[in-house]
Amino acid sequence: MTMSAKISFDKYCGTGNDFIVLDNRTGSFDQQDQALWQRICDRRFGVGADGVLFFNNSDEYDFEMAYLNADGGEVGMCGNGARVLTSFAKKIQFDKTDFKFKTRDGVYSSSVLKSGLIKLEMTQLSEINTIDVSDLITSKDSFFMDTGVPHCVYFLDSLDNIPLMEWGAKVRYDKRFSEGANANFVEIIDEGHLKVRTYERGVEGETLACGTGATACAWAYRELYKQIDHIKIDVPGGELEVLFEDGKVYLSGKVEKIFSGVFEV
Ligand SMILES: N[C@H](CCC[C@H](N)C(=O)O)C(=O)O
Repeated sequence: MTMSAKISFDKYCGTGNDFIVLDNRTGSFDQQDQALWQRICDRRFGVGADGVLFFNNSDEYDFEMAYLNADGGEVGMCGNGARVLTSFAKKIQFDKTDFKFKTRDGVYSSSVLKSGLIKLEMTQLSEINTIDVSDLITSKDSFFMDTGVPHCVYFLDSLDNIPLMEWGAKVRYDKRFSEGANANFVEIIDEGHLKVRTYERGVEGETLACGTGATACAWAYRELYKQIDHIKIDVPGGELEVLFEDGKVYLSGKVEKIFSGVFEV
């Protein structure tokens, strides 16, 4: 744990997925201090968040993003987090609407739309249905893909009353995933309109939205049901949209700054 310190942060929300955002352009924060970041994410003893986003300098791109889950562990990508950092970048010194940034998982592009929504090009899509995950949860259909982080997708008739924590943990900790995986449960509301609930690795519980998860669900829907290019996704935190255009995949949705604060450790 870092010696006593005052940490200035911004609290943001990407469609209900909430984050601590740190301007780390001076490189003053120790991203490896897992105990510290776990503490700040604690919803009782800390500020409370699903994860921590570091806005780092980059020589080649507009910025570099590092992401830690609420457990303080670093993972390669966070779709809603990348949308949040895009909004943050626009607010601090960038009179731009289009950004290019580096993550541990690869280079991404994002835009601030006239509507105020933030649109992210999902560039690191892989492992498309390479693992059979159907044995873990009884469902109509199942799918696996890596959208920057690993996601299992299960199509169900209804998301009401499902034992999400039990099912989510069963998937998340299954031994076929050496570093775990996220679990997404999907109800088809209508053609091109899904309802999704997600159990997130590293949060170890349901989040109100999961950007990479929503993208995996939209991809699975197009593969298994209907090749629709514009997919609306209702999540507990609001609405996300996944667009398939000219061979690219885009995730868009709302981003809000909630407050700025100082965390004293
Ligand atoms: N918990 C995820 C990372 C964050 C994903 C999610 N918050 C998103 O918006 O993509 C994992 O450990 O794979």
